[in-house]
Amino acid sequence: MTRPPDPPQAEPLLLEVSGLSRRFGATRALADASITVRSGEIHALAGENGSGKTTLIKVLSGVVRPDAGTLRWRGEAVRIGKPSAAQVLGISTVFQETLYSPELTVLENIWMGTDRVFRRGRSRTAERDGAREALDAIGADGVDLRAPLWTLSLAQRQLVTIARSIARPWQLLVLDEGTSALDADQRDRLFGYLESSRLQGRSTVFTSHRMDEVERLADSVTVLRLGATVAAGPKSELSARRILVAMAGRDVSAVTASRRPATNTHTDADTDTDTDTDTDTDTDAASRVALTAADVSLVPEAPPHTVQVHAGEIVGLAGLEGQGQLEYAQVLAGLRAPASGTVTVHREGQPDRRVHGFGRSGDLGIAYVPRDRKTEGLFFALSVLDNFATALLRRQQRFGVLRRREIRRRFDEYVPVVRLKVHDPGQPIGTLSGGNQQKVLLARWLATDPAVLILNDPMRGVDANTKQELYGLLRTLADGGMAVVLLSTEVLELLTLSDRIVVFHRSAVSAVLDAAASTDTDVVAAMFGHALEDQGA
Ligand SMILES: Nc1ncnc2c1ncn2[C@@H]1O[C@H](COP(=O)(O)OP(=O)(O)OP(=O)(O)O)[C@@H](O)[C@H]1O
Repeated sequence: MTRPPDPPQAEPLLLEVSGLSRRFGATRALADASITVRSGEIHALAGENGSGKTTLIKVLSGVVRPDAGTLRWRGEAVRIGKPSAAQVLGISTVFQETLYSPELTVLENIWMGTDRVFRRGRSRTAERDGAREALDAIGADGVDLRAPLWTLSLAQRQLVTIARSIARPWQLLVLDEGTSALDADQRDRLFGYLESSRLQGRSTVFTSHRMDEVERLADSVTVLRLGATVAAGPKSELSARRILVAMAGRDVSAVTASRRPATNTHTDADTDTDTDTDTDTDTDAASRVALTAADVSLVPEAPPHTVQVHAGEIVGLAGLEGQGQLEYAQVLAGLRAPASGTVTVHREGQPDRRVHGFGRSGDLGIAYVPRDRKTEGLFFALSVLDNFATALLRRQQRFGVLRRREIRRRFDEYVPVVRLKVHDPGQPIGTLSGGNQQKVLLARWLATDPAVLILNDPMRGVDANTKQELYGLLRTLADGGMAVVLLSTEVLELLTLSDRIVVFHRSAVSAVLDAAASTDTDVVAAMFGHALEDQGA
């Protein structure tokens, strides 16, 4: 049994976990996992998809009982047999798959299931004040306590679940992919809260597949691989590269994908605020227009804007939460109608086809990979294989029955492409780790071989090493002639992958940036609606 070296800081130990193991049937989710957390530290728990992070967190929060292992809290041996035991210690967890009731209000969700110990004697006013304070502390001041949860965006729901955890007395906050739906601004505010909590001597354990978050926040890091702790220590002694190598158990190549060289000719001139759609007359195959959004405005008061996406091009969509980029992706995918303007698909050798906002664009060769796998994407009652097959089946219905054997063949083809870790394709999708569920969603749409691939934050929950491989895959698909539209909350991801980035502010296009000539500051400035000239760019 390995025990990680104690971080050299002087702060007292808060939590010491060692020798943890847990099986689910044939799967060993944890095998000799350990973690040591000090008071007043922010601790990153890193690991590839399926390495056991969520299972370890579930043990800490009393949701899963370990088969073996010891836990010490402030030096005392403890058992956390049920969630209320974790609450009494002061361990508060924000789970990856957020548990909430869509029909209940924000306020009701925040206090739902509160242990009676904390709830007894609380007045409605005190509950309202507590909920408001928690939301304000993490910068979610715009969220209305009376709103039913289903009316909120995915990011707002994530903020509510975080508020729910910090509204209770806590000493150790555990965030499992707690920032994956947040935009850059919301993330900054949350980090500010965690940093001020650290100053008060409270600790945080967080999992994130974003190395920039680990770099920025973590005082210490624990790395899991195949359920075991394979590296641990102060962040100052663990570089990002060492963490990535420990996660993979092998040397990992640096960024495997980058946008095409800056010789790309599709610059702002093609698409900028010019509303004339006839200007793009390139006949070169690589410049063939695959999709035109002509004079599109998302809301009646926004100016119309024309964007053309070329075969072989990756166009990024950026914006702070709720600025129109999501609606725009859905308009391109034919899932909603714009306030004005038209979207047209141009396929080689076929007449142009108009994309209507009725949600039947698969027939036009458009694939849309949604963001919220829980409500928009996956069918949790079905198996991994059935979830993979849904899009293929829908398309193939027109050409006759697609044989089960053929589906399995396609599935096996895509498992290595997205690096899916699955024991048995017949197992329910809910038993896969979050990142692996995301990969099934991605594989489902890739297998339809679309002409236009529209991705809504596709790397959410996908581990850093796999992400690099998927970046390479997207670049290869684009080089093969696919037109790719990528909505992402990660500015670095957009800069790495895109040829151009369309930035949204207040439901309108605020800038179209040539990614090769732009920095993250340019993108963030445009997200806040600042004209580039104002930034001296
Ligand atoms: N209830 C369950 N039944 C069967 N297998 C399970 C169950 N819960 C977890 N597993 C398996 O345990 C392993 C570890 O999963 P876990 O969710 O802890 O990984 P993770 O590191 O959190 O991954 P991710 O980064 O994708 O969230 C995976 O192989 C997963 O499929």
